[in-house]
Amino acid sequence: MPEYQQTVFKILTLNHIASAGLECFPRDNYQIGENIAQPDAILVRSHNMLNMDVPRTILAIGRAGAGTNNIPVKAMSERGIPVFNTPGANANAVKELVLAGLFLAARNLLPALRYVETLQGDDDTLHTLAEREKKRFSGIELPGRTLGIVGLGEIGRLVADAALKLGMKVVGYDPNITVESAWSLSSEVKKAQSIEALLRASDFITVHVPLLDATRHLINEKSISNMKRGAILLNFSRNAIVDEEAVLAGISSGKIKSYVCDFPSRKLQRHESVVTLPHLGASTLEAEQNCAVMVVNQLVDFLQNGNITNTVNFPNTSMERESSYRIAVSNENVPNIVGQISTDLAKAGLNIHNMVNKSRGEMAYTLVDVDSPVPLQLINKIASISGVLSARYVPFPTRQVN
Ligand SMILES: NC(=O)c1ccc[n+]([C@@H]2O[C@H](COP(=O)([O-])OP(=O)(O)OC[C@H]3O[C@@H](n4cnc5c(N)ncnc54)[C@H](O)[C@@H]3O)[C@@H](O)[C@H]2O)c1
Ligand SMILES: O=C(O)[C@H](O)COP(=O)(O)O
Repeated sequence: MPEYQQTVFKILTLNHIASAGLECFPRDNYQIGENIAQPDAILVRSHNMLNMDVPRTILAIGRAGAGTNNIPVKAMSERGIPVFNTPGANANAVKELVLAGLFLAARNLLPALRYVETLQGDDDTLHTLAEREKKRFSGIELPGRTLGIVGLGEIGRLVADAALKLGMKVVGYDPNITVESAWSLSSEVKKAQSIEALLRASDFITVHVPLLDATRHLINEKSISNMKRGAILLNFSRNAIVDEEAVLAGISSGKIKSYVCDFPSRKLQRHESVVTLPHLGASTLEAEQNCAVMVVNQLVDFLQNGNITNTVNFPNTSMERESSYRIAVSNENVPNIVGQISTDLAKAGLNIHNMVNKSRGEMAYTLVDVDSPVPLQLINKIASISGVLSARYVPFPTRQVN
């Protein structure tokens, strides 16, 4: 029988993570820092990991936030590594900034502020100039205007609700809307049959979709041609979801009145009809705390119990602890993996106490609790089954093979 020792899990942070979250790591079992060697897990926000040599020791990545386009998810899936995120934890913060964006654009606030900054002279002069020129910044009101929302997930549905409360009409498009989102939407949100239909109907358009191959340049020259003349476009998702060149051309032709986004670029910088913010959507005290607490709790449950909640590449899989001896297996979603695991356990004389196997697309995940300690050789044998991506012993209380 192998010997065991208490594990200290090592967590590498690639961004600043709110202390409210870091405090959720059980103090004695975790070492956390930005210079940790051979980490067991990585905690990240928007740090670009795409060209990083991700340490071979890691078991999981935790994204304190929603978007995971900065993480090499496919490569991690091939290694059997779950990539966690925090659905909804920063959605209210983004919703509030989208509302600010609607008001900024509707009332021409940025050009107005820029104008005031240029004024010179005494108070009387400033007053005279302001009264004379204010007609240049006259805006529109929101009630009765139509807001088109592309993507009705955690953020899109909150924006829909807030826009209705402001008296706007709301039309939404999301071909993959979840049942939960659909239930949470007001019946006043009209369903667009296509993105083109949404663009044709909307005075304001806001996009709330993840950056994927399928959503790259979702807003492009062709889609802009479907917009109403003078539409206002908001992008708080990712810069690459919108083709900037096409938007600038749309502004020049008068098709787009203004573009409000959370992603600066050289082309957009200082453009009089563009508002760019420095990726502020999730930068509130509350959102940073929510995301950090949520992701740390998910990571701890994974590292100590093998349970998976909220990843972008694995099925949610959890099992109550009824035995101290647990095996966690990531595998390709192909036939007979569970059969081979069971056979190996039986040959080793181990009785299965409880078991769960879940799949999601090409990935599957299995938790097996057995009634007695598991020898390391058996974990290695399971890891060598064709189609198994990783196998891990997760005893309780947390211990590791010496
Ligand atoms: N600016 C910021 O700071 C900030 C903060 C949080 C999230 N985000 C970005 O916003 C994105 C959305 O966040 P969320 O929390 O709402 O995610 P979410 O996963 O809850 O919702 C995304 C929705 O988009 C839908 N969708 C996917 N492809 C689509 C398509 N082609 N057309 C229409 N709908 C489509 C999905 O079905 C889903 O309902 C994130 O992926 C991230 O990139 C930005
Ligand atoms: O996808 C997200 O959650 C947002 O873009 C927030 O990113 P941040 O955590 O780097 O602010």
